[in-house]
Amino acid sequence: MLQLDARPLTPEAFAPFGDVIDTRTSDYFHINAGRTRRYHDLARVETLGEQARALISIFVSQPVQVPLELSFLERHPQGSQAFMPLHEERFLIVVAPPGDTIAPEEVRAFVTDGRQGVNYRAGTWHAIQSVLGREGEFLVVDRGGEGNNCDEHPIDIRVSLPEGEAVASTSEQEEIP
Ligand SMILES: NC(=O)N[C@@H](O)C(=O)O
Ligand code: NI
Repeated sequence: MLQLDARPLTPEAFAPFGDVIDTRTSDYFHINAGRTRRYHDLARVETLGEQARALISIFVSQPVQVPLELSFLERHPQGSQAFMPLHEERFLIVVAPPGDTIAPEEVRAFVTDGRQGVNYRAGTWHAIQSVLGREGEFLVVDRGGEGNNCDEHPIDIRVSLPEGEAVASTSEQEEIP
């Protein structure tokens, strides 16, 4: 069993796996007569293969228990997959770099702060959506089209949060019961 402590998510640490979607760490420019800041092109949407197209969906997920026990990671070889919380939900992220196998020493676990979303680049191994504390609602942008776009790789992982870490969003901290 691979044991991991989730670390706070940062764009730098997540760079090998994809993009962090966060206005606080992104540039913008003004549009709409100055009324709107456009945080432009925050993540690369990849849609590969036959009949490929971008999908916009909403996932409503029940919260996971912590420590989070995983028996596999998955990847989408033909496209990226982005998750953006709609109500500052925090979630756990477990990732490994693209490749046909997963090296346990390359697996990383992160926890978001409620204001962050992520975009897994095509082929990045990841845990399925794992929201913390309460039911979560996420905008999801990923790839539709022909052919298989989801591979699973067995690996046993237990993910903990740092001692005393709250699971709710930054705006409504609550301790783990
Ligand atoms: N299956 C599905 O659409 N979701 C997963 O890919 C996931 O990463 O949650
Ligand atoms: Ni996925």
